[in-house]
Amino acid sequence: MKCKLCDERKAAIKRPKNGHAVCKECFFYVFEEEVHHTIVSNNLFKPGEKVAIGASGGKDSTVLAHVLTTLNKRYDYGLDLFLLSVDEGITGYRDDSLKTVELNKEYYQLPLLVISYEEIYGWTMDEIVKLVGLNNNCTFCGVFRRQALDRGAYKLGVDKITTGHNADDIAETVLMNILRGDFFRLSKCHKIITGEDDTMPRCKPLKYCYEKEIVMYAHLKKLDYFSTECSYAPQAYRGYVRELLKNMEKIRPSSIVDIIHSAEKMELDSDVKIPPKLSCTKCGFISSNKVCKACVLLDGLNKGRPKIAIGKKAIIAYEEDNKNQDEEVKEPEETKEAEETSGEISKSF
Ligand SMILES: Nc1ncnc2c1ncn2[C@@H]1O[C@H](COP(=O)(O)OP(=O)(O)OP(=O)(O)O)[C@@H](O)[C@H]1O
Repeated sequence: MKCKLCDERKAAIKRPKNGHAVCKECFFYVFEEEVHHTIVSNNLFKPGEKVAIGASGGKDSTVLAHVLTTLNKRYDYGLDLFLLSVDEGITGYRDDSLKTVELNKEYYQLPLLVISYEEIYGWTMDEIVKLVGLNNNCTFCGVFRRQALDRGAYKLGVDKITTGHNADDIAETVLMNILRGDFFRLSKCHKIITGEDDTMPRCKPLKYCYEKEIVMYAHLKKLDYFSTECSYAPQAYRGYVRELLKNMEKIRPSSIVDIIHSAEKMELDSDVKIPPKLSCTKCGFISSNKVCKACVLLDGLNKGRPKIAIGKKAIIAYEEDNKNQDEEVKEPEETKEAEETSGEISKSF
């Protein structure tokens, strides 16, 4: 069968997104052009901007680094690209995936900054898991990673962070927020760019790319990426939603993008409570409480009572515990801000 696009070469693959039979060359081109269209139609970048690529060494961020480097040259975006990696301190997982990022640094000739939980918080995830066990560790990891990426971005002096979140990740998060009735997060989680007004902006150029096509692109281009799942991530709730989505995709491939489009058309009812945007009185990063989630979690760890720091009443418990130490509270630093999130929804940052 001939390629549906060029009508010359033999078709080599069937696109998971629309079922079109295409040759390898046309697949690469059309995949990159679709990302270019997403970037241009959403005004993701301005010429001269410094942009950090959140690089985990996984397939998504590796494809993101490859495609952004390609498009930056092809269309003369004028971007100054950097790789930014967070080392969570997970032996046998992040140390190995960071080796892949090192390879990409050489291959794409991009500056790389690695920032670790150990240097920021004084804890590695290996140590945290020893203390809290497997069930709640994702909460710590998600909250800390979000802030670590922001800290790294400020250190690099970039204008924004891009992450490799794909269409499947976003559709999953939309469904999770619907199933949980979390209307506020539902109204934000599908957005291609967040934090424009008040924090380090983040954008997701692969927002409309199907995970299957990302894997196909990485595989056919022979990109170096790390494919092992995190050993500490049970992700039970997300796992169920992912399976539901995969089953829906089998019957109707457009389900993934349809869910995203539906979320884009939803409007937040005026009676939905919007969390305030404050500056954490301890570290100065953005918070919806006096003290941000990262500081509350860290306090719990340092006091050997991490479980108290997790639940909904954690902030109240923290304030009770620290009410005599108010005078020790630091003034917020001006530029550092990070929005708090829970580990379970870390894919939605
Ligand atoms: N340790 C990290 N350092 C830098 N960026 C990260 C890190 N972990 C996640 N990210 C960013 O967040 C995005 C989504 O996170 P997710 O948990 O899906 O990553 P992953 O599955 O480890 O790897 P990938 O998504 O790159 O295949 C990544 O594509 C990447 O841009």
